[in-house]
Amino acid sequence: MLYRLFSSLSLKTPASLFRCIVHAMKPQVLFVLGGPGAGKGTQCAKIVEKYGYTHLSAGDLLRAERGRPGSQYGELIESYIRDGKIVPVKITISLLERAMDETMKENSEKNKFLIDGFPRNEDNLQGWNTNMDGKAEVKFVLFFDCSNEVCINRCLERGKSSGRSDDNKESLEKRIKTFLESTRPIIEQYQKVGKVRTVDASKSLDEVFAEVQKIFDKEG
Ligand SMILES: Nc1ncnc2c1ncn2[C@@H]1O[C@H](COP(=O)(O)OP(=O)(O)OP(=O)(O)O)[C@@H](O)[C@H]1O
Ligand SMILES: O=c1ccn([C@@H]2O[C@H](COP(=O)(O)O)[C@@H](O)[C@H]2O)c(=O)[nH]1
Repeated sequence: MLYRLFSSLSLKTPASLFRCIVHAMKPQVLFVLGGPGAGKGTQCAKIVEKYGYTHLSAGDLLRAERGRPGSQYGELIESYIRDGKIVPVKITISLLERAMDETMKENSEKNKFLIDGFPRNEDNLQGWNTNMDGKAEVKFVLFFDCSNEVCINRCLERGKSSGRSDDNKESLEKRIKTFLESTRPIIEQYQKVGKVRTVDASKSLDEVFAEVQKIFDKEG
């Protein structure tokens, strides 16, 4: 009887249905990359609202871990953030994995994730591949492309009220350098396999979101 039901769903065997369900529930991930202040967080909030993704900012997760009483990594994270350096992946990946697990434990249908600000370098990418291979599917990289000058000005403006220890000129020079030297090559790797969707992030907030919507209406 069950077999007849599976057949009526045009699935050959219960095993193939099982595989289908597992695939549907496997986390579907979009990596969101771009320079500091390119507008990743701002646009992610709009994507969440319209397309029902869960937004996980690697930077926010690290800042929360930095502030967690008793965290053994608090001081290390703060020094890396202030210097615009990239925190060792074992810390970041454990925070991301836990956040994904918690989201899906709460509601197993919430399997679409925007992972914002990760992977930022080769160590991050290798850590992701080692830990998440087979556990999550990376659909594409959403790349917010913006000049260094615009990025810096936006962060300096944000720094007037953000309280972030890295929204200042000295940290920003280091963050831009890290982005150009370590993160751009990761974007280029994904570009080579046709997995990058680029948005001109220098435009106004609404214009950027209009470009984002074109991408998501087609393949989000
Ligand atoms: N299209 C835009 N035009 C003008 N200002 C913008 C635009 N998008 C975002 N901003 C502003 O620029 C600042 C940085 O935006 P946001 O925090 O989204 O960037 P981000 O890429 O997430 O930065 P970071 O990587 O440093 O966390 C914010 O103050 C935001 O309000
Ligand atoms: O995967 C990550 C993400 C972030 N960091 C560190 O945090 C800051 C701030 O990140 P934002 O994305 O701008 O919030 C970043 O400059 C890194 O120092 C990281 O190490 N790894």
